[in-house]
Amino acid sequence: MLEAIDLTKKYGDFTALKSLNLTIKEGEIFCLLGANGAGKSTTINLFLNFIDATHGQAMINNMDVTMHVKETKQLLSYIPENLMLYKNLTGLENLHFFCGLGGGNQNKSELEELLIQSGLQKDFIRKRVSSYSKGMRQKVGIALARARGAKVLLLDEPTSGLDPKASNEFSELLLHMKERGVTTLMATHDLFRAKDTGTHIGIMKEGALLEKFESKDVSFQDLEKMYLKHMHN
Ligand SMILES: Nc1ncnc2c1ncn2[C@@H]1O[C@H](COP(=O)(O)OP(=O)(O)OP(=O)(O)O)[C@@H](O)[C@H]1O
Repeated sequence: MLEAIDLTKKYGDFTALKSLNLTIKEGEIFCLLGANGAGKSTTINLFLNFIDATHGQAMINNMDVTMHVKETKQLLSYIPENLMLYKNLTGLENLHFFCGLGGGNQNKSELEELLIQSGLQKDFIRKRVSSYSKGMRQKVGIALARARGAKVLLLDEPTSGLDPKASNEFSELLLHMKERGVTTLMATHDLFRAKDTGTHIGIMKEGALLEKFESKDVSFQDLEKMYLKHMHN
């Protein structure tokens, strides 16, 4: 579903992403770990076609994102660390607005149901987003991904700053999306969530993917040791 082929990004002489080769199959949740500046956001931004690769390809469903812009955009939903929503509109109004922009035709009661399924408390649905916690805003992001029928989720540190309960709820939503065949690439600093939620984990450093493995094959303690060993070398 997602494939990076020799994907490289340079800024002048500096290489932010070094020849990344990675395949993420349908229904997998791939968590990218790595220190600040490791190249996680660069990888996600290349799949989003927000930035141009210096070399190589980012493919979604066998389509190069730079050559099939519309088709690949239709397949994906992006949730950054801080989702941009209109603060003076309610969660429901935001969802209605952004779905409309994407050509969606769901009515408000269908969208309300999606917000409830995405875990937003009923009494907040018609409150302004300015009163929402970060976890609630992320739930609107998940509802939007569901409304758009996204097949791919690109997440850049979506749980950073969430309390453990909100973070756990977000993980539950990702697992629910996985059951529906949604493929996820998530950049995170949260080793626990990566182990708990990810099907696969990659460790990046200085633009290179050093390791990738299935999360079921490592204990949390081993993951932490492996991560720290790489960061200290
Ligand atoms: N526009 C740019 N010009 C020059 N260098 C850049 C630019 N954007 C990113 N970089 C550099 O590329 C490297 C990788 O950045 P990236 O944002 O991908 O890291 P990251 O792993 O997502 O880090 P973080 O955990 O802090 O979000 C960093 O050294 C960063 O400074």
